[in-house]
Amino acid sequence: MKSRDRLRIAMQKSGRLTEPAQDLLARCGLKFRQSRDKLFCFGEGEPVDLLLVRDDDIPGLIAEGVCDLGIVGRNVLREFQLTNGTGSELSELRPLGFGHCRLSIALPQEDAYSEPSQLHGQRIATSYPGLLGEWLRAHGVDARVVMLAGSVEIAPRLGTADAICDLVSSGATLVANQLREAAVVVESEAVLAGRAELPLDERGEIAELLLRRLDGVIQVRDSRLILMQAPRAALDAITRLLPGAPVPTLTQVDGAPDQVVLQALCAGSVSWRQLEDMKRAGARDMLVLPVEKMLA
Ligand SMILES: Nc1ncnc2c1ncn2[C@@H]1O[C@H](COP(=O)(O)OP(=O)(O)OP(=O)(O)O)[C@@H](O)[C@H]1O
Ligand SMILES: O=P(O)(O)OC[C@H]1O[C@H](OP(=O)(O)OP(=O)(O)O)[C@H](O)[C@@H]1O
Ligand SMILES: [Mg+2]
Repeated sequence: MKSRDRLRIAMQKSGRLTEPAQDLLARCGLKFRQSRDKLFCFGEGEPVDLLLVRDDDIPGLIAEGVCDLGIVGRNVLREFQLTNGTGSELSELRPLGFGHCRLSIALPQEDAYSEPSQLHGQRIATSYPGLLGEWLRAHGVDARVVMLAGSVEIAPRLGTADAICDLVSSGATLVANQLREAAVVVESEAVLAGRAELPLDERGEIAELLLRRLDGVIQVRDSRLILMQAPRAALDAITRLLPGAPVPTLTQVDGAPDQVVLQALCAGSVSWRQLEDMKRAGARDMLVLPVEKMLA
């Protein structure tokens, strides 16, 4: 394979992960020129290019060295790792916090479910034979895996399977097909996939830079700055209520020695209920602000 000096990232061309993945890369400061075929986007500024493909192809493209990194569902990455010889060379570098769903086993609504052994001898339809096979082995279940590329939910009604193993998010598709969720096989979200070892050349350095920016972007996205005034006596109680247990910074209030201004960087969002609890503990003039950039 010809060596490259530019990093190449694969992402889904058109689907659930496309927009959030584009947004994440833009937040990392990457800009791309759209080419006419829209399958290859040349990166402006940083030496990072984008390849737009079917999500199923992303792990294989990384394993073959066509791309260095990819944004793909954990379900797709792990299935590849289990079913391809080259899969062990790949790893999940970062969870990305979007595209949340789960791969679950579901049964017809009228079938009660209590334990995995119930699935002995059953035919289970899925597009994820690797992940389902692993779960069945781990639970000592001897079932028949029926491979289907799509429309898995219809298999029990057609009589081609007794149960299914497919992606679930809201559960609406299961309900529409008179199925009930029985067991979760994998909790999934979009991840950054790459080779376990980053390339040792310039591409490795660019990848490291990108990972650092990505960590910053994820931390900022999941952080809120909270500001409030509080009596010193209430500080312990209020600090315990701050999401993510941050260490707050305190500022003395002129002319009011028993009062402080508290500032803290909270992990995750701050709910109305948490604010009301803090108010009851003595806080006032509370402000919750999004964070735009952060550099330690
Ligand atoms: N209902 C859902 N809610 C949230 N995330 C989901 C849902 N279904 C799938 N996902 C996640 O989004 C990924 C992409 O889903 P999508 O339906 O866009 O893929 P696809 O139809 O296989 O697209 P492609 O044309 O690229 O093969 C899945 O692999 C999974 O990780
Ligand atoms: O639990 P829910 O919120 O109903 O989501 C689950 C459904 O979403 C996905 O299909 P999608 O809508 O992407 O259709 P496709 O697989 O035909 O592309 C998945 O394959 C399930 O069928
Ligand atoms: Mg696909």
